Amino acid sequence: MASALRQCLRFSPAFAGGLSTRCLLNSRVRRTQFVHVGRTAFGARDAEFEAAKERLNTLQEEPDNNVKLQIYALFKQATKGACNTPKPGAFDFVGRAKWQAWSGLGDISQDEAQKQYIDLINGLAGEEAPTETEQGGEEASAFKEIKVTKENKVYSILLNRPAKKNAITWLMYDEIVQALDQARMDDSVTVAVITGAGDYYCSGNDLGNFMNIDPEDMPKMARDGRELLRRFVTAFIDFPKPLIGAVNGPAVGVSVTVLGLFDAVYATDKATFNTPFTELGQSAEGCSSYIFPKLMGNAKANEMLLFNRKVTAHEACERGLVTEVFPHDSFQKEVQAKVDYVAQLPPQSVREGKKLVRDQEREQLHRANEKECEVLEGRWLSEECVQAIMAFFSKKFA
Ligand SMILES: CCCCCC/C=C/C(=O)SCCNC(=O)CCNC(=O)[C@H](O)C(C)(C)COP(=O)(O)OP(=O)(O)OC[C@H]1O[C@@H](n2cnc3c(N)ncnc32)[C@H](O)[C@@H]1OP(=O)(O)O
Repeated sequence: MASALRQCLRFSPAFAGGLSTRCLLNSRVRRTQFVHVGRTAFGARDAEFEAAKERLNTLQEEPDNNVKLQIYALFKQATKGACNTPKPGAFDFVGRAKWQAWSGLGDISQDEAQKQYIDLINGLAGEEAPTETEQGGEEASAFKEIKVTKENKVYSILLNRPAKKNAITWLMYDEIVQALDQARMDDSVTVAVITGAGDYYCSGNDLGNFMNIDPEDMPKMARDGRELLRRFVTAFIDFPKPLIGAVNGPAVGVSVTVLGLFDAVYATDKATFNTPFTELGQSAEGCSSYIFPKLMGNAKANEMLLFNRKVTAHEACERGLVTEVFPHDSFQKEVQAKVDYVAQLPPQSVREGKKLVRDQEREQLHRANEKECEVLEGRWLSEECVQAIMAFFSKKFA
């Protein structure tokens, strides 16, 4: 995991346009060039630009990859002008994403790019300034991309990247595993709940997880991803207390498949369930290759896992993936009542009951998880997968 994270963070210096020593050294040269190419002499805007570069170094939160791409592109446009370099090859993911971001700015002027760069960095710095509520509040979770709360024996995990539809980053996989572990070990917790912030439950794996890798590091990325996914799914298979999914909106990919390992899944009628694995050149995970056919039969499972059929909440309920569907307006209240009921049941009795059920198929589940992760490792290195992920990001930066 640590190395996976390092790979992720390695993305940042090149994108920051001011973080790496090389960039800092180069910036002096570029500034001289500005004067010679006839831009205004080093003035107020340039000072603001330099200050923004410095401010970027002081951000507490690593901006996500899309924002880094924007920062990179604006920096290049501001310092070099419009993109005039050849498009990197298909396997140079990083180079291509950067090229696409830069060339996507078209021929906006260097002045305009400088202004947008300054606004963007100042915006990020402003977002980090603590508000009064945050300063005085007691939400002091050590987690960055999920939020956990504990109240009346209920441990709640909120997937908390609403601007990205709660897509799961490398860090978030790890945080969810840690949170489940906390909930497991805390004797005062009798039930755990997972839900999403904003209008989505979760948009599945963050496709940016595959974006920041040099081609020669791809095999290692795939190995690390395999191990992280194996650990993530294992945490669900072996979670010993009742685990409830509160699916507050659409769910995609791995966030759908692991629902088969929950003890109850409540969905709003606005939720949809989509596992577009083959569209992404990938394959089933979360033990869904074992659980989905068992729940809904091969024909319906294949329709979801192989042919990417997005199902409604009511269809998911008919297929046995969802326990009950509630109208969106009363969803929170209805789920709260269900969770409160489970929370006050005799905890040992519930745990023993869960263990009896899970032990019937625990070994098969672990085997399915191992096998799925092995196959996915190969998929991530395939041309089909590379092309599908490039297509997602090409659309974004088009
Ligand atoms: C350790 C690794 C384990 C991997 C396990 C294998 C897992 C497999 C899967 O989960 S496969 C499923 C992967 N997910 C997707 O393919 C979904 C991709 N996203 C979308 O199709 C759409 O974003 C959407 C349908 C979820 C929502 O569409 P829309 O309502 O039009 O919103 P936006 O597209 O504008 O999204 C807002 C914002 O969020 C970013 N985003 C959303 N989902 C993802 C994602 N999965 N990965 C990365 N980024 C995502 C999107 O790009 C927008 O960002 P922007 O505002 O443009 O910066």
